Amino acid sequence: MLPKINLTETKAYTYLSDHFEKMIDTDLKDLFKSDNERFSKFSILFEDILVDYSKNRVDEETIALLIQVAKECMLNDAITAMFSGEKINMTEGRPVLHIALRNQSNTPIYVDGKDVMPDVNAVLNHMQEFSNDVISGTWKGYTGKPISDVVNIGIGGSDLGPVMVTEALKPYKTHLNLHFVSNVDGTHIAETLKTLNPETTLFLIASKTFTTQETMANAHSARDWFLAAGAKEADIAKHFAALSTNSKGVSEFGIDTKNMFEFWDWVGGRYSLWSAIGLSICLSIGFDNFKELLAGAHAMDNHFKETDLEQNIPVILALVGIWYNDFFDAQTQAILPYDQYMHRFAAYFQQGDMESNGKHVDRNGKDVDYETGPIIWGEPGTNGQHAFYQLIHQGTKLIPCDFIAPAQSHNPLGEHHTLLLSNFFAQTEALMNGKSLDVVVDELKSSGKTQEEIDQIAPFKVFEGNRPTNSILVKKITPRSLGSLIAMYEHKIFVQGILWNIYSFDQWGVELGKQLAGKILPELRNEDEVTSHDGSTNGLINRFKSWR
Ligand SMILES: O=P(O)(O)OC[C@H]1O[C@H](O)[C@H](O)[C@@H](O)[C@@H]1O
Repeated sequence: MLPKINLTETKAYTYLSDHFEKMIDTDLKDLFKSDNERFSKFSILFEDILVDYSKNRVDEETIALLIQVAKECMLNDAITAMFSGEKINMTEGRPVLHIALRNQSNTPIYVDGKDVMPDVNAVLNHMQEFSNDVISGTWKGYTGKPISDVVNIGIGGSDLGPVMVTEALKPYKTHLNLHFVSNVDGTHIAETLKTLNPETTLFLIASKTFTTQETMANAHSARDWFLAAGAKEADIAKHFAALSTNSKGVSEFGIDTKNMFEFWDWVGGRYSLWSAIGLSICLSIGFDNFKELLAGAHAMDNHFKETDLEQNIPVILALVGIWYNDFFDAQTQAILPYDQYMHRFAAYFQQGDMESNGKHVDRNGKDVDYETGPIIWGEPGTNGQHAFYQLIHQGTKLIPCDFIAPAQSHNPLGEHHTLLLSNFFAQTEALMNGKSLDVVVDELKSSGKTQEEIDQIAPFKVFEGNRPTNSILVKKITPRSLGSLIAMYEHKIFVQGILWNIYSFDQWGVELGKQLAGKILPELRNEDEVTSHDGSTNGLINRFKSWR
């Protein structure tokens, strides 16, 4: 059972509210001036990952009080509950055990009295054998040719994780070409199939439930395309595999359950890249690298489970996030990787964070009267700098940003990486220091502007600064460090959910739209005028029918 304490009910929260009044006008620059040790006090090194949170509007008292809130919310008990397989996903009656999928130490983890590790290891062995066969060419298609292309058909958690990781780890790629089809828009599968040869294509139908409309529609279209090319039903076994918890659904679709890679209901969709859903990752980077990804995540799991809250990276990131979310009223959190390979990282954590913590009912079933999950967004640097950073620097909103960069590039091309990193360092410095009116005026004077011109233009060139950032410097993006980074964010989300007293592992909010689409679908299958909805929906549907 998870504790059910709202952070706002804790004693420390009251102290934190008073402390906030003091901190609201504190300038980051002054915090650095008054403490030479600030960087070492407010940064944590974990393996090849340095997390610097010193450019935040916090002092030692802030962190101490936030930690006190976490303790009063019984965070340690919650961590133990998750790791020991308690059914902490209460509304679905399930444990939350993505940590078991990467439990490389193989210590037993029990669900309903049964150790899950033998099953986890059996599926990993199956994934190893299968991916080795496909990569080596031992696995042959129906005309005896080896596989050249793999299409993962899945959506949400059955798509975003594999896409993000295979992109982030492209330097480790095997010879296989990976494709991902998620959208029910026929364009997605049609465009993907255009370039493919059915004799050498392997489809992975990735769906935890094996009922998701988009995935089933795309899977059927893929099968039709395969059979239309001259293949027989019996050939499907060589070209279709399923990654799912639903063996009945898989066999009804016509996939041999020998080609099914199982996982379990205690793996949340958005936490499933470590499970059989990661088969596309294994095929893309090889099983050994996939194991390294798991090992990196496991190392972060151990850090999270065993480190004191004061030095615990996911805990600190979560608390600093809460500080902005609940005291400074920051509505969003940007994730800005200075690594082109990580271009889907923010999109991945949009689901990870927003589907987990986008809740307004607490664990007591009551509406919360404080802010919960932030809006997550971001794009890689430096692209973002030329697009939306204007608002981060000079807009009216406070946007805490995570800057992530590797020290070593996989493509050390000329001076590119040095240029990239100069921007990475410059942005957080600029956001903190800003540019005062005095400096702007001096600059304008020395560029020869008249006083009148200076008066006119100067206000627009001022940067208030004092804008908070975390800098996450990684020695190199490897399977191991990426695994750790992902697990770091997963646990950050967990900690925030505990303190906000919400259930982070269900996602009822996605159901209503699905239900209504199910009702509307039959209405679109005929030409009758629709009158059963509100005026707007009726009007739109009827216009659609007349135009299609
Ligand atoms: O893997 P599936 O069962 O097909 O689910 C795919 C996705 O769809 C659902 O609507 C959920 O919102 C996601 O959490 C899930 O990852």
